Amino acid sequence: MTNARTTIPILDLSSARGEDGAFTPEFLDALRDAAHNVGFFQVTGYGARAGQDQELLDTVAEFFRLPLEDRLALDNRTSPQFRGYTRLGTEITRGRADAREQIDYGPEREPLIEVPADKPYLRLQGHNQWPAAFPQLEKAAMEWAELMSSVGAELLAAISVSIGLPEDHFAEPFAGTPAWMGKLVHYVGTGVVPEAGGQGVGLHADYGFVTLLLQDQVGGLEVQPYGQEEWIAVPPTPGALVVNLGEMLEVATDGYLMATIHRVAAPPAGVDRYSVPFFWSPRLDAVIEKVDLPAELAAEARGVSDDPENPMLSSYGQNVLKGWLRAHPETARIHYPELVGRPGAAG
Ligand SMILES: O=C(O)CCC(=O)C(=O)O
Ligand SMILES: [Fe+2]
Repeated sequence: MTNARTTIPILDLSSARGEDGAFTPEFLDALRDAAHNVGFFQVTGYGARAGQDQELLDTVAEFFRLPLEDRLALDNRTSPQFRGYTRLGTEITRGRADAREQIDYGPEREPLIEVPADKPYLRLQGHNQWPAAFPQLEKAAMEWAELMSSVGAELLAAISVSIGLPEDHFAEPFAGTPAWMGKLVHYVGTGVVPEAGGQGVGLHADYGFVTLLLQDQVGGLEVQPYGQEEWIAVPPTPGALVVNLGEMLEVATDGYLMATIHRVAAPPAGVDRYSVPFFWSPRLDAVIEKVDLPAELAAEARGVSDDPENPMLSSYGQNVLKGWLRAHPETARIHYPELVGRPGAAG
C-alpha cells in the first residue's frame, strides 16, 4: 500500500473547541483523518487532574501485588455480569490464552429482576466486585470512569461533527444508562503464562463506540490500520490517552470508520505492564442505525467487516455479550449455558 501509515496521530482535546464553543475546522480535519485512515490516535489535554493517571496506574499495580487469595475473592466466575477478577491465562483471544490478569467493572446498578429470554444481554447490568480491604482501587477506578465518560461523550460528539452529523447524533443510545466498561489490566512477562507465548492480548477489535486507554511506559500495543500489512506501535506518551474506534462506529458508518484491529505483545521476561482501557458504550438495549454520510465520505466507506469469527451486530447488547461469551468461556458456561458454543447466537 502506497499510503501506509507508520505513526499514530496526537490531538490536543483542550483545543478542540473554539471560543464560540463549536469544534474548530482544524481539529475536525485532523480527527477525521486519524479516525478514517488509522482508527487510532492519542489525545492530550483531556482534563485529568495533575497526577491522576499515574496514581491510578500505581493503585492498580498495588492491587495486583495483593495475595492471590485476595484477588480470587473477586472471581468473575461468580458474576453473570463478567465483573471482577480474571485469573492469569484464563482469558482467551483468537483461541489462545492471554498473558494478563484483570478486573472488569462497569456502572454499579441493580441487576434486572426479569430478563426476557430473547434479550439475555440485559443480564449484563449489575454489581461490581471490589476489594473491601483495599478501597482505594474502587475510588480511583470509579473516578477515572467518570472522567472517561465525559471524554468519551466529547470525542463522540466531535467524531459525529467530523463526518457531517449533528453533535448529538449518538446521544440518544447513551441516554439514561450507558453500559460503559472499564478494565484494570496487569500483563505479565513472557514465560509466566507459557501457553500464551508472546501474546499479551491477541488481535481483536473493541465492541463499543470509542475506547480510551491509559497505558504505562512499557509499550507493546500495536495496531493494524485497514488494508495495511504493517503493524504500527503505539508509543507510550506521557500525558496522553490512546483512543480507538469500536465496532458500533463501524456498523453505523458502514466502515467509513473502522474498528481497527490491535493486539498487545507480552512484555519481556521479568517486566510487568499495566493499562486501563475504558470502553464508552451505549445502553444494553441500544440498536445502532446506519447514518447518512455526506456523499464524498460515503464514497470512501469500506463496508462492515465480514469476519466469520467476529460478526458485527447492530444491537449493542448482543454485540458485547458475544464478546464476553467468547473471551470468558468458564464464566459463560456457568451463567449462560444455553448460549455457549453458538457464536453470534447471543440473542
Ligand atoms: O492494554 C492495552 O494496551 C490494550 C488492551 C485492549 O486492547 C483491550 O483490552 O481491549
Ligand atoms: Fe482492545
